[in-house]
Amino acid sequence: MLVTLEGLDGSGKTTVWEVLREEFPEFVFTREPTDTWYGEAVNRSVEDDDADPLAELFLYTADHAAHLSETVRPALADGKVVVSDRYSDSRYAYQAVSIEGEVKRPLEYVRGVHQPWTRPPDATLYFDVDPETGAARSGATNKFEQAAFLSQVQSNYERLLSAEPGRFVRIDASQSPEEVIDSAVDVMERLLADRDE
Ligand SMILES: Nc1ncnc2c1ncn2[C@@H]1O[C@H](COP(=O)(O)OP(=O)(O)OP(=O)(O)O)[C@@H](O)[C@H]1O
Ligand SMILES: Cc1cn([C@H]2C[C@H](O)[C@@H](COP(=O)(O)O)O2)c(=O)[nH]c1=O
Repeated sequence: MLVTLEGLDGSGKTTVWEVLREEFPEFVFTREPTDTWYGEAVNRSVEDDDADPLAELFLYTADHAAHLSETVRPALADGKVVVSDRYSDSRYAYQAVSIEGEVKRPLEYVRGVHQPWTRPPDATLYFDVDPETGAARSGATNKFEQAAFLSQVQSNYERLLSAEPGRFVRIDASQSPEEVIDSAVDVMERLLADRDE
């Protein structure tokens, strides 16, 4: 089973991911951007305000392809539960904003690039926080961590949630860290129980 954590910058995904890692040591915990050289290339691009948006989309996509073949697919083939801090929905939500004007229907375009070869998540925990809170918590240190940008990203996430209500579980990420963690652990336990039914 592949479970992904999604949401705006500063929504608290990594905080939850770290706690889940302690609660469920038998799972495989991973993330995008990855810790490989592909992920390093992505991180260089994130820090470059003038990075070409289409080139950046394909850097993220290359990182995803290697993540799938080197980590996600082997772990799933071994019967493991995989929990990824960000995954393909981050591209659909973020790069559909950054490539606006470069292609028609950017969200559908980014999905179309992935569709033939990606492995969709079985469940996605969406950490729902408003763009201002997300930007403030993240420190607004790069081009993505800006409330105006995150507001457009949030609209794309909402489109994704509406399109697949059965896959997404919305978690109110404006709650205290303890409450958000409790909600996420409850959801994980429910997903495991449903899987074992
Ligand atoms: N529920 C919460 N309430 C208040 N602050 C929080 C909460 N969850 C996390 N934080 C704080 O907000 C900051 C960002 O949290 P975190 O790194 O977990 O978010 P993230 O969604 O992984 O962000 P990014 O996508 O930018 O990496 C951290 O300083 C963290 O301690
Ligand atoms: C995977 C992915 C990430 N992003 C953005 C979101 C963040 O601003 C940065 C780095 O991610 P992190 O969780 O803060 O480490 O990259 C993106 O735009 N598209 C993606 O596919």
